[in-house]
Amino acid sequence: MVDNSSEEAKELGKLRDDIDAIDEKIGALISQRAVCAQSVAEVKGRYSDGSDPIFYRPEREAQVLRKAMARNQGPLSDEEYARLFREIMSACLALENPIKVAFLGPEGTFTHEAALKHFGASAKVAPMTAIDEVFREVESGACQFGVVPVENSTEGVVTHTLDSFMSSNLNICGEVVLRIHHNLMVSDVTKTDSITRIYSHAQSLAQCRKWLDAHYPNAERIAVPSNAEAAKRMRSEWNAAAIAGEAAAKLYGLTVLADKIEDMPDNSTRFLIVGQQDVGPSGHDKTSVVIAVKNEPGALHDILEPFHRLGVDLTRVESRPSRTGNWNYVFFIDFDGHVETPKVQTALEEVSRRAADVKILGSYPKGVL
Ligand SMILES: O=C(O)C(=O)C[C@]1(C(=O)O)C=C[C@@H](O)C=C1
Repeated sequence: MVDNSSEEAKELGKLRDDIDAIDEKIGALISQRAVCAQSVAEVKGRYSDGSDPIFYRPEREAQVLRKAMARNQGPLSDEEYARLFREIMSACLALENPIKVAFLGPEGTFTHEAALKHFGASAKVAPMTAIDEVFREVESGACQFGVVPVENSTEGVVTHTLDSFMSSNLNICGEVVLRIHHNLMVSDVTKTDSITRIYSHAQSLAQCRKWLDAHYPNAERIAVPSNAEAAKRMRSEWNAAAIAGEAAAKLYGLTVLADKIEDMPDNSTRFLIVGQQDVGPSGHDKTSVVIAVKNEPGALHDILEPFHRLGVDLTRVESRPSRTGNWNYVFFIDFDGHVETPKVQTALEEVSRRAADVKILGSYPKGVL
């Protein structure tokens, strides 16, 4: 056999020298960018007129990420490429002013993953035990932003989140969509040929029903409050497994026995970012409103008509029982466009004349990553 190891070492050595030289340039540019972000913070502070400067700018972040994707030449995918800029911005924002983000916990849930995907690893994230706790934490100012799930492509709307908006004055400041991949995971004490119990959140068990029927028809399926809780709980049981996301496997030191076991390959969940801040237009925005209709025939049609006539694209209409008793239902409506644009303003003025009540939940950039 020919010994190629010295040839390999030579070639690798040359390529690694190239990488070192490139890293040096990237490093210098990152430092230069960070200094620029510090100057941005100084300018924001100088012009804030005594009020707290607004450091986090979701509309600008969306533009930076979109520009990064547009200029990507490969071989990295647009998403991978933009994710690197996501982290650079996250670190720059932390230098300006570290932000604290509440999310529906515990750690290792998909909401945790969504929070990190949206804010990057430099944000301080705090797990909460319930959706209303996330809202309260942001309302009180203990955290500047919150992340909550709002709809899943397989299981539908998260009613708890929509209902929380009825009693809250928080705005929607952003959205993030996460592809949900489920994994069957075990610990180092699990006897993998003797799995008789599988823990997960009820929604995840439902999203993997066909796979479980095919592979573990006789295992007991046990619903627990979250996937992360499932991962934590099965660790000491030799005959148990859990279904959860990759983050939970990493966090609890588990081994993935089977990945991507969800029945629908494009299974995804949309999360909302809630906060006290109004967000300016980014160029590709969405607006969410909640509309109480009058309790009379044709009321919903009357509400939707101006959107249609003015060419405002509705992306979601969801009805929820009203809590006030003055009318039967409220409608959560999402549409394309920012509330500061004339077309959206005209549509909302017309709708306001026809509705019992209109509450604007926020305009925000469409999810980029
Ligand atoms: O442009 C700004 O306002 C900045 O603060 C800079 C920056 C960035 O790093 O690009 C950082 C944080 C903001 O959320 C948006 C962008």
